[in-house]
Amino acid sequence: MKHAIRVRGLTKRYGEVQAVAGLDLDIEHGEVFAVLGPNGAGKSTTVEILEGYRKRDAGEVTVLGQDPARPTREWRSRIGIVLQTADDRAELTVRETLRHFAAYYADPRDPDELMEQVGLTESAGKRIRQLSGGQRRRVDVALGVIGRPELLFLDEPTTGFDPEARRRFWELIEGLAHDGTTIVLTTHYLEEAERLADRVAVVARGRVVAEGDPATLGGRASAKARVSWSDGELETDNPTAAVLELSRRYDGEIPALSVARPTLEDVYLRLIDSADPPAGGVPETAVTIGSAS
Ligand SMILES: Nc1ncnc2c1ncn2[C@@H]1O[C@H](COP(=O)(O)OP(=O)(O)OP(=O)(O)O)[C@@H](O)[C@H]1O
Repeated sequence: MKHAIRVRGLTKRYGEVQAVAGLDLDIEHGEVFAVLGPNGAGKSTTVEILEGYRKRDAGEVTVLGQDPARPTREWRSRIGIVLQTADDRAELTVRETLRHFAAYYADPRDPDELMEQVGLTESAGKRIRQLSGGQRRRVDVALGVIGRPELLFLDEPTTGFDPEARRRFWELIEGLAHDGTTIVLTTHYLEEAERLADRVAVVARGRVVAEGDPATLGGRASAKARVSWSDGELETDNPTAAVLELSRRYDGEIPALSVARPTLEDVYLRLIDSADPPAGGVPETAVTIGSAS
């Protein structure tokens, strides 16, 4: 079994809306894979199909060697899911909730250690309904990983987190990845994708329009650098030479110097822009950027 997830030609329509329109994906075992894309691009629909919670119209899908349209109990126990919102345990405390869910698994994580890892120790005795939005999210994350899943789906996991909680969460995910967990993450935070993901796919209008290493996506690494200073700016393949030349010209410190290459956000916005339909609709063949195959 080569890939943890393999998708070919996936489609899903809701009435008039073609939510997924021929999507292909390969995700390897042990990889952290981020799915990026604007609102309504079809990310959640795709992930729900992979999780076995939504039926597809067409296409081939294999997740941990099985078709998620026919989920078995054993298959489900190998998968962890962190949904965008889950709130059916409001009267239990955090500790009770984690203990309750740990009991469903053969080899669960220790609930106390897990509370520590996600920063919930202080809230252990609080009822779920008394928690802030960010704290509830941590409970969701803890429940997603309590069964030591081989494959973990995280749908916008850090929405509502403060910066410190987000960093702690990233460390938790890095630890899981280090232990070999395959992780599929959807996020609107490009910084999060860049920090965590080995590979990203940009989804627009129900298809993958680009995929690859976040550091090189869309020709990012080979793009020209923009050198700017107080009196001007230029684009160059060789910023070091440009800075040396400027330094000579100014005889030392170059005023307000900055050297920048396109950020993941720059590349992402360009990809999304190119995938937007022109007024009056888009012909089926219009989306041809990147390596969608
Ligand atoms: N249950 C549903 N019934 C009808 N239309 C739906 C349903 N779920 C999603 N859609 C539509 O399908 C399209 C794709 O939605 P989806 O939720 O998969 O996008 P997304 O990329 O996850 O967006 P977001 O970033 O906002 O979560 C959207 O146009 C959405 O309105």
